[in-house]
Amino acid sequence: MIQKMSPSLRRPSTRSSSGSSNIPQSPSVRSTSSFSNLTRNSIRSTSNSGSQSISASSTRSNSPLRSVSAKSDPFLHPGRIRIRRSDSINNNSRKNDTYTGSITVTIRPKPRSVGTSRDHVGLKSPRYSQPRSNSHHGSNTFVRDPWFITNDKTIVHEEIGEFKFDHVFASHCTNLEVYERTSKPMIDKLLMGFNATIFAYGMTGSGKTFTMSGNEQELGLIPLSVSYLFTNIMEQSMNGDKKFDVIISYLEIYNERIYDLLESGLEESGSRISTPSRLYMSKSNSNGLGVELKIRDDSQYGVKVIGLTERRCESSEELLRWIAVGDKSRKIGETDYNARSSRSHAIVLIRLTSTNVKNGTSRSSTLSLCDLAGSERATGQQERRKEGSFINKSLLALGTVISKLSADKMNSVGSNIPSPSASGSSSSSGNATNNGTSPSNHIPYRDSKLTRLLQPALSGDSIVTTICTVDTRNDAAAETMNTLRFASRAKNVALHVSKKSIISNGNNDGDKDRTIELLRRQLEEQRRMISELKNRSNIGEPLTKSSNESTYNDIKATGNDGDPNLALMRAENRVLKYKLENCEKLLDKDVVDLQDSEIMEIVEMLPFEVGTLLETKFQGLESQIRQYRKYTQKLEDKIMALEKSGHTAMSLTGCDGTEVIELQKMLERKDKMIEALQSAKRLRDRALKPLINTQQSPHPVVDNDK
Ligand SMILES: Nc1ncnc2c1ncn2[C@@H]1O[C@H](COP(=O)(O)OP(=O)(O)OP(=O)(O)O)[C@@H](O)[C@H]1O
Repeated sequence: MIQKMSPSLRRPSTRSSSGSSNIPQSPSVRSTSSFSNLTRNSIRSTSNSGSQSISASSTRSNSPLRSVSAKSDPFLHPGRIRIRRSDSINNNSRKNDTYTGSITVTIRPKPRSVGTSRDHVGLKSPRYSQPRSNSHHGSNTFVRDPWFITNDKTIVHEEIGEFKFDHVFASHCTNLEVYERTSKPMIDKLLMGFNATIFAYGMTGSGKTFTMSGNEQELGLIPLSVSYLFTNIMEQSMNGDKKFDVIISYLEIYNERIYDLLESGLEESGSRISTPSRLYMSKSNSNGLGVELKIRDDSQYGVKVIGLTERRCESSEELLRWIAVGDKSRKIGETDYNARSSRSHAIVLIRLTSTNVKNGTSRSSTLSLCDLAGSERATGQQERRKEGSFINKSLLALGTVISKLSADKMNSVGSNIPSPSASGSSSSSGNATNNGTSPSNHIPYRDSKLTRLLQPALSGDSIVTTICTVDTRNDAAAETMNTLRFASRAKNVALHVSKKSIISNGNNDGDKDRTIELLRRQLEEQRRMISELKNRSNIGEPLTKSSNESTYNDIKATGNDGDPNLALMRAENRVLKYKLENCEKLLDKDVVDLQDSEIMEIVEMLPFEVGTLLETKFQGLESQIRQYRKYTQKLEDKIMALEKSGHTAMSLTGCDGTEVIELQKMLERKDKMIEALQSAKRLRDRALKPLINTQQSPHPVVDNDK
């Protein structure tokens, strides 16, 4: 049964001709933003109710051209076109606070009527061009496409076999249909407090940017999602119980470097809400590419891009304006398959914070919208070749990460990936090939900036959906096969995601009451102790063990789950573990904040790269040495005190003394780390000494030994 199609967001044919010229030969500023021509009305018209409320004067099903190409296109779903309104996210867990499932994978074939955009130079919507009656690249030879969609979950290659996914779109589907099935449920999850990541993956020219951003005629997933998000925000803030904060950042990874796409928009309207002190601020862009940003581990977000511009937005229009600003800076160029090819991975980050006005608690969740650069074969142009090699390398790294993440499941339940050697159209589900990948604990997130940035999402901090765009023509068969292999692996990546935790802003009445009660009891206890001490000193009586014991028992009665010493040790233990984790992270991370002005001065005299590297490491090491000394001392004191007071490990823990043993092991470990850090410090001192001397004295340093 053919159900009613969704009205497309396509406007009457008002495509400007400007898009048909000016194809940049090298990375350049995108001359027209995907969103810049959208009217306020077109954004506002997208509402909660989805397709019904979007006004458009032309629908795809009504388009004569559409019906011509639809008839001749084997990528139509046989017999049905439908839009489901239900949440399509593969969520096996319906518990409110956790999501258990896998990456949701959908496939979107590019319509055959849309050739390579080199053939349609600059046409942003080649659907309006005449379909080329089954022949490729202007040749009159009839070439049959090897791919078929047999139902809305299955795509089949006539020789290789079938691939199953969460959804396979018909080639003529609209962005609105893709949005309804992929992004809208993700926005719902975002509003519930989950992080959500959507990324488009596929070969160059297969329709990633068209899907994510859309064009002048058809809105893409990003503007549709943003509009839906703000509609929801408006609805939910109506009764005044909640308030929302929306903050956008926009970055790109170009040639394996991270750039801020909103930095150049400083002069534009809107408030820059944070200007983090950036180490690299003064060393900016002699190459015209902007300032390269660094990544570091972050306890709240997993990883963080240091110094990334953040903009607070009050409306969807404002947010889309910022994206348009970013789009202008994104690197694009011409490839064999795409006249306006994205030469970088672009990631829009939208952080939503909702605050419960009544109790002051708040929760932040982040939506990441990624338009990846497309995989491609080597090309003749040197610049394109260089970019292409960076793109391919990072996509390979992503593929490897996905492959490793999926390896366990693939081994245990069988693969969706048909063996390349399999022939015939039989399904190869269950005929698993792991492509030689063996399960391994090490996931190489650090192999590329892309995988590093996606690390939190892929390691369970976010619900993830990917839209894999494919070009089903014969000459793109190898790339399409690669994309489907990637998609099949992604399907196997398990996700166990928890909602972001609620942060109490101190207004919680329950918390307040508990704190007041605790403080009151502490105060009473102290008063009692003071008066007891006064009494005893008045009558000249020494403090006896029994008085200590009574105090001890009183404290015990007031707090925790037993022995106060044990509680103290446990708390210390927790702090230590936290410090150790931080230390391990610090040794690994790229940047720390600068505090010491002397080192800052020295570092500024060094070559930039050397200076930043040294100063980062030294600062980290010094601060760690200080912290560890302090903690070691404290703990040793405590252990000594406890030993003196006659408590054995057994009596302290009440059972087997594991807490103390754990603590002692930790101390040993710390001692070793301190030694390592001190030796690194000595090295540092040696490295810096000549430099300091050179800076302090205009004369050459005299060698006293000679
Ligand atoms: N589903 C589609 N419907 C109509 N036009 C499409 C579709 N997919 C792609 N196109 C058109 O094909 C051309 C290339 O698409 P697009 O720029 O989105 O590819 P891409 O995958 O982002 O490529 P790259 O990786 O090189 O940036 C564009 O002109 C786009 O409008």
